[in-house]
Amino acid sequence: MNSVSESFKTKPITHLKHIVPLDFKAACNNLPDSHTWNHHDDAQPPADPLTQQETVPVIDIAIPQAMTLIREACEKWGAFQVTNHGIPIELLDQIELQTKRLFALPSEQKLKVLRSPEDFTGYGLPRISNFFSKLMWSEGFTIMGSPIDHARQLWPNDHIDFCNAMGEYQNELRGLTERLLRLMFGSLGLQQQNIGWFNSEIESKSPQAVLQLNSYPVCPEPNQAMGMAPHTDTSLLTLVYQGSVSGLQVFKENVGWLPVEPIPGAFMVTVGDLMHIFCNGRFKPALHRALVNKTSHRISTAYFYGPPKDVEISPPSELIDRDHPVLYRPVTFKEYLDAKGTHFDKALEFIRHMN
Ligand SMILES: O=C(O)CCC(=O)C(=O)O
Ligand SMILES: [Fe+2]
Repeated sequence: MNSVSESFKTKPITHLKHIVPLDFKAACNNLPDSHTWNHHDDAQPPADPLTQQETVPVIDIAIPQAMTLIREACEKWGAFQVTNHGIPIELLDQIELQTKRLFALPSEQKLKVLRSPEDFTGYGLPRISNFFSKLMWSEGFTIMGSPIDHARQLWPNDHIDFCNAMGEYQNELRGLTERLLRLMFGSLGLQQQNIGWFNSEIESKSPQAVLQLNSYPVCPEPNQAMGMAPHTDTSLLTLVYQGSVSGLQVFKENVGWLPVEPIPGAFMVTVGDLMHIFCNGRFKPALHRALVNKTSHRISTAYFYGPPKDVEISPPSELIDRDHPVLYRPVTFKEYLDAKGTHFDKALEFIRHMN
């Protein structure tokens, strides 16, 4: 078992009655109280559309300036959309189809692979549900490695296409994530051969990656619902594919929530907490959320890439000097997941050095 799953064994979702997603098909002409959010209480308001023209940068990864643009985007936004990345659109279409096929299954069928409080993979609520008193208008399916055991339960005679598509997708996503990481490290003047955990070929030192499929059913009252509540990702880097239905938003300091409009075939890249720790605060983690709508079922996939399980993440010497003292104490992925599981949006503060 790996550290991500171990960590969730020790920090299970506590309110058991909330581990089963709503049967969205059988529901709902009205939003149940359990899913009604008071948006007027939001600490962060949406950006004023009349005065704000800012958008998350869109970067063609194949142009010579990509490295500089990525650095700027990671410093200012902690996020950007990446295009021209080489992952075939046919594969993305196939992933969208297989994801819709999974969530279209009857509720009883999906519950056969329900993610129990001790588990990390399978069907269930967004993991962050634990930290909010209201429930989100979404359901998810989490994959680590091969999904074959769960896929067999979902489709006893017809799971091969799903498994093949998800396997190929994970390989492509890993390749793209590592290409982006090389550009990011290069943009900070880091020699990647000096980053031991990034180069290791040893199995026990391979990166920890999780593929999350998200489904946001059509919602009767989208203005009072929340698809995925505001959060930063725990990963080093996350790649989100959101198909063609909008809903993803990023929070920009002094501006507010800004939509990330879907671009065909593009991935949204977000800096996670562990990257922020590793680069000693140079890149910031992106606070993001997903809204729902009344007319279109939205699906997304999020690929979370983290360091090998037992590696302590701390900034390389190139990023430490008198003006940039070390901000956080060294942490392994598992230690940080534990901190996040307890302190959620205060986890970074919890590991911060008191300089
Ligand atoms: O659905 C989306 O666009 C975002 C999903 C997300 O942020 C997540 O799964 O962590
Ligand atoms: Fe996220």
